[in-house]
Amino acid sequence: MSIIELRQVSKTYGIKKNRYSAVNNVSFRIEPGEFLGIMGPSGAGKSTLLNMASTLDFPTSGTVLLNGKVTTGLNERKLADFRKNKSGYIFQDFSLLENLTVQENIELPLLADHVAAREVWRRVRQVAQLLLLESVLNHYPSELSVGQKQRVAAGRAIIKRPAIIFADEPTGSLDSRSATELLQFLSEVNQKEQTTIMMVTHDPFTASYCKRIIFVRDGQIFSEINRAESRQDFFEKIINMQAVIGGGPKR
Ligand SMILES: Nc1ncnc2c1ncn2[C@@H]1O[C@H](COP(=O)(O)OP(=O)(O)OP(=O)(O)O)[C@@H](O)[C@H]1O
Repeated sequence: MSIIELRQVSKTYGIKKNRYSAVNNVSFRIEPGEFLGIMGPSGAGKSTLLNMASTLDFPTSGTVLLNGKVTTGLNERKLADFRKNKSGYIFQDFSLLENLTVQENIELPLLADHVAAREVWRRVRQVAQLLLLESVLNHYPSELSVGQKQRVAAGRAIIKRPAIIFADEPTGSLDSRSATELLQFLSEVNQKEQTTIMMVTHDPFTASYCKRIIFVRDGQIFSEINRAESRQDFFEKIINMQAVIGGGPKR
């Protein structure tokens, strides 16, 4: 069963003359264990799609299904359970809490669950090891490099071992080394733990870590490609597709 399915989903912003159709009649599925990329030009509707798939936002029309269940039929408690316990989020701006240490930021999602202190520490250590954050656990976000901050955000997203990670331009503010480290980490989580990943990016290098990419333009699906070849060859394929669709970097 698909972990997420969007059926004929549309999203309109504004009212009357200012109505703007950001997503128009889009359908796709995300299967468990997939590493799906969403690409397309600036304003194509990528983030809007991610927000609807992750239930952070709702469509104007159409249906979103979580594990085969229509989200509008789920009560707020079930949706909150999905957001809090089954999903992890990584955004470009990190959204770290500045007055908490690295360790406190990472363990935050576990606190509401009354997980025993020893288990919290065990998991924090495991995540910190994986993300090379052991030496900065007692530091505050303001003392970290941009790459470290993004890794803390990634740590917080995976500490609960979510079934799915939603990442919106996760490498957007990283240098190439930090970006590669984060992407290798996401690949590892995807391969070893079968964590499903949905990632929005405009960057072909970042996208080359995905196994499938959906290209959107003007709020609609333009095309889709699957990775059957090496990452380098997939990268070339993405560049070619971008040339067709016109989806260079934003700004
Ligand atoms: N809250 C909102 N109110 C009004 N318009 C919005 C809102 N959010 C997004 N839009 C518009 O919807 C369209 C799609 O936005 P979205 O952020 O999904 O695009 P995107 O492909 O992620 O773009 P980018 O690559 O620039 O981040 C854009 O034209 C945007 O201006």
